[in-house]
Amino acid sequence: MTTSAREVAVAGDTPYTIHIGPRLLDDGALLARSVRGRDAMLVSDAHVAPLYADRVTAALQAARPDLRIQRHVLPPGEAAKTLANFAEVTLALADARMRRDATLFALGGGVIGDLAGFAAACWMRGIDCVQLPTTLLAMVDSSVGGKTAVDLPQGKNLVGAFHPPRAVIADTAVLRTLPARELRAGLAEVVKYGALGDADFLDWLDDHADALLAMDDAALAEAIARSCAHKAAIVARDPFEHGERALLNLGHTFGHAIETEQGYGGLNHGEAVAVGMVLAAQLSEVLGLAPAADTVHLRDLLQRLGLPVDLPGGLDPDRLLAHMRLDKKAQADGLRFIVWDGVGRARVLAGVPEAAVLDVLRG
Ligand SMILES: O=C(O)C(=O)C[C@@H](O)[C@H](O)[C@H](O)COP(=O)(O)O
Ligand SMILES: [Zn+2]
Repeated sequence: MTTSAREVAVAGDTPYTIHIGPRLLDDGALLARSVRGRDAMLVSDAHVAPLYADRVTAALQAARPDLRIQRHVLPPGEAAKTLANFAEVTLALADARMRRDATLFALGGGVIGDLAGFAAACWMRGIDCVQLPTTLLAMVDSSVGGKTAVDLPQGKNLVGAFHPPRAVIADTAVLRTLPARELRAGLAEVVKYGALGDADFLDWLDDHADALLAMDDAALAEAIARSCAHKAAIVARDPFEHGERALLNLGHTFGHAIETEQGYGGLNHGEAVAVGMVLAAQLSEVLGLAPAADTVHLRDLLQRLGLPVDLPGGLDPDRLLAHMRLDKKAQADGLRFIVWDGVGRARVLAGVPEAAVLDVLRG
């Protein structure tokens, strides 16, 4: 990607900037800008670390020769987003004698960002975290907004904390080496922003689907910046998900249930969200809220982007429903879903009848 750097500001009590542009992982001054003390811990995974960890370390060290930089590398994949690996990172922080003014750099995709961010939230009750997302999904979504977590066998992201990063530095040049499946997973979260609140953006995605799949620099830069701007605006207004932020969960009640039921080894997060958004649109239809044409529109776009749109075979609807009862949005009044009145008009609906959910799951 050769387009120049862009910045998106995230307002709120702890404001920060999302930096988006090529070769930012080599920008030592930018990387060092958020470092307050003399210690840093770089947390990454075994796929990403060999590609970028030395570069980040060299750039940081050049800008801050006095900085003591340590590294901890975890196994790759969603199945590694566990309490055990979270504990391992905290033990590494202890072994490295990291103090409260240390900075944790989370270098990787959503799993590393969430897990390492959670370790930063908990270590000594909170140290600075700089998110260095290396996947499209992490750039447009998980690195922004401060949601950190690990998964349990019983459910996705069930143990976590809100811990906003000090900065997000998204080096778009790394997308060149991103596997096609990972690119498509990120595009699912991009589509989500259009589906939930910006019909014009969804039209833009209709027009630029081929360019995005071909990794056209300008199209990708535009999609990332627009997605980050959407997310930044929402989390600035509702950082702790008391209201509007729940809209960012469009497709996630179904999606998380699928990921959980598949033991975090089936569909990846973006793919599960793609299927989940179609199911949420179908639920909206079943409840008489939205026209079928809008489901078709969403489904067609996701399919053009190479994403799955149907529930994988062999999943038991009753078991999926049981997972949804432990969804973080569920309350005493029952399940809450993000439904829509049509493209770009999502809303939270409480007390959704389980029978309607089962109808949708049974097709
Ligand atoms: O930032 C948010 O808020 C989101 O819901 C964004 C989601 O895309 C992301 O997957 C998030 O981690 C899900 O959060 P959860 O609270 O449903 O676990
Ligand atoms: Zn998501």
